Amino acid sequence: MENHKINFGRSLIVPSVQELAKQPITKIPHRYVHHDDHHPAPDDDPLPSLPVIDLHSLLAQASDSCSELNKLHTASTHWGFFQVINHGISESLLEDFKREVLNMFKLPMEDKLKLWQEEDNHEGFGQLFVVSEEQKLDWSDMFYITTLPHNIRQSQLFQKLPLILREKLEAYSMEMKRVAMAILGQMGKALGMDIEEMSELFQDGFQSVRMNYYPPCPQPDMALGFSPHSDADALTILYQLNDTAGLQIRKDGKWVTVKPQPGALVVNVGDIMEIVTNGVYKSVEHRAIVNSNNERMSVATFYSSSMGTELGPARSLVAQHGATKFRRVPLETYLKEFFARKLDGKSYLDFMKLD
Ligand SMILES: O=C(O)CCC(=O)C(=O)O
Ligand SMILES: [Fe+2]
Repeated sequence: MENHKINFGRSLIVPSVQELAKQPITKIPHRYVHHDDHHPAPDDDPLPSLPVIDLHSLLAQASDSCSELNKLHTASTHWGFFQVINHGISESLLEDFKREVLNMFKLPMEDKLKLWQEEDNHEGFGQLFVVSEEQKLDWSDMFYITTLPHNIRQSQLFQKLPLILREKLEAYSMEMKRVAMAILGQMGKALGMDIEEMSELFQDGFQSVRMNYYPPCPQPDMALGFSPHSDADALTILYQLNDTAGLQIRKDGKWVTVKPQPGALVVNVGDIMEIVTNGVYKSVEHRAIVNSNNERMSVATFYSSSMGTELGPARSLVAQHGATKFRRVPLETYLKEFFARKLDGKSYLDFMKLD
């Protein structure tokens, strides 16, 4: 199927926060003040740590010994977030990709403008989900790009990327797909989902990559690097590029900071997985906070089900667990609706819920 004209959405064009933060300002502009949400600095929090899953052991495990699989199931049920070690991605690829992403955020503004979002499409540099001039903005810049399947890429945007970044992004995207498919396959196994149904849903999944840059902020308590949200995809893999903490997840009503661990990737359950599992696994709200001294960078890779599939609770699970809790919609409709809204916690998932 030819899909070249696909366009998942637009976002109002907003100024670069990285440029703004270079000015000698002591107060942040009104549009970045999130009054209602005071948050403590990361170090004030007691830190229960995220479950750690060893991907190599998980995949090597004989079916009669399933402790790593149980860990995965418990982490996905009770946390919705976990760290993954022994993921098999080469250290050199992770280092090379990191270097190229850091270089991209260091490009002069005139080069970045060539990669900036256009009015009718949100891929490129900018912010996502900006739907009105009154809306609060986040203290960050990001670069967003669709990577898979190949036929829905914005090829002109790919061609404008610095060549080495493009090569590393290609390799990184393939590795992210491998890791996402491996974890999804194991989740399917833990849930007792039909293998065929699982692979049909995810084998040609929609993948996009979001690179985040959070500059130091003169009033960190009044700003947010990334407003509270759950991810709309099935599974997100987050690579924290430097050791500045900022990611917080909502656990039992409290914001818990996830400190970067060298070599580990952070994985979280997205809304699609909550829908597919009919609510057994839950997507979790998270946000990024900023601080006055250090910049922070991360790359989130989103993996969703395949284009052309219908999104809804897996039939093989509903057969076991009874009543369907979510509506069934084409994946494309689901994604377009998602990108047309302001991000607001888990409100989009609520919209997908059946009464
Ligand atoms: O930068 C982070 O740690 C969070 C990024 C994130 O939540 C996202 O890109 O969806
Ligand atoms: Fe997220």
